[in-house]
Amino acid sequence: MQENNNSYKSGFISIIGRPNVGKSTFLNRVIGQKIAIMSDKPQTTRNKIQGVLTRDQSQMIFIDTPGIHKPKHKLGEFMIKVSKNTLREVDLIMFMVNAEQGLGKGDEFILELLEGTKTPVFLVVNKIDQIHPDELVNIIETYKGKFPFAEIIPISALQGNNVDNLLVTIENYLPDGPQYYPADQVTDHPERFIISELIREKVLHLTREEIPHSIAVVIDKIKRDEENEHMIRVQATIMVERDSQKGIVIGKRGALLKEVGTLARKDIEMLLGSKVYLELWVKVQKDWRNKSTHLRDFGYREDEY
Ligand SMILES: Nc1nc2c(ncn2[C@@H]2O[C@H](COP(=O)(O)OP(=O)(O)OP(=O)(O)O)[C@@H](O)[C@H]2O)c(=O)[nH]1
Repeated sequence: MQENNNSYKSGFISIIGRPNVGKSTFLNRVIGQKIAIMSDKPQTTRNKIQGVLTRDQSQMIFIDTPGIHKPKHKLGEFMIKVSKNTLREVDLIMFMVNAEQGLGKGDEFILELLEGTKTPVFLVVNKIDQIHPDELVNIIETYKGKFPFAEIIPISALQGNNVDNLLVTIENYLPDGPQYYPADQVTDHPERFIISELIREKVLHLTREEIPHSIAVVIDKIKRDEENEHMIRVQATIMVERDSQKGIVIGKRGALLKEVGTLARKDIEMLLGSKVYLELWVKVQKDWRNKSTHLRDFGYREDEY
């Protein structure tokens, strides 16, 4: 084998998979910082998030694609378009599946999307901590014939099993390339987006099943306080689709919104490393998901992918 010690490897890796397979958990483990949003509910990753892992001989730029599902409305179609565009441009695709669930309809759908892809695809079987090792062989068998995977790698993103091995294997597949980002940069995403996702996460969590994923959070303003330079003021609007949802998000005498604010503020303070004064508003905007113009307003810009 040829030794190639001098070359630096770098590339873009797209993580693709059904909602809830553990894409964000993987990214957070690898990058070691809370950049992608984790939740028990599907469809919480709405936008591209890049996590950058810089090692001695390589730089891996991970792209967390939206959870793919069959399109039910415009937002769904939009997400799929985003994902497809991403797949064409990256150096490697990690198709992540859930070992607990086996091959489902959602996976079949992704396999269809992958058909004809020239980019190498890794099958990453996640959540192996939840199954008996004997079952793993069967799960892998069900996927094997479906696509010419470049590699098949079982991991537990949550516990870390075999994640290092996965990273080394990825490194081997990357082309020679420059260090695109400074070593200390873990994400090139604007703080604005991370803040909106932190707030969204709290709303979804505290309202449990009552509020569907149709909410969006718009950051209206991030500004250093004029009187107190150690304080950053953040104003954000939570957009819901129905009046009834507005009531739920606000809660009795504003109790729920207050809790959302308290929890989100703590996370935002960690992110910005500063005291934060968070002001939250709730607004009803009917049927925003089916209006393409509104998609743009909320920051889902196709040309950025
Ligand atoms: N037991 C176990 N649970 C895991 C593992 N990886 C992720 N999870 C859990 O699975 C759930 C979903 O994980 P996420 O990382 O949010 O999934 P995702 O694929 O990013 O989901 P979307 O954002 O909806 O696309 C969370 O409750 C995680 O804690 C794993 O390796 N083992």
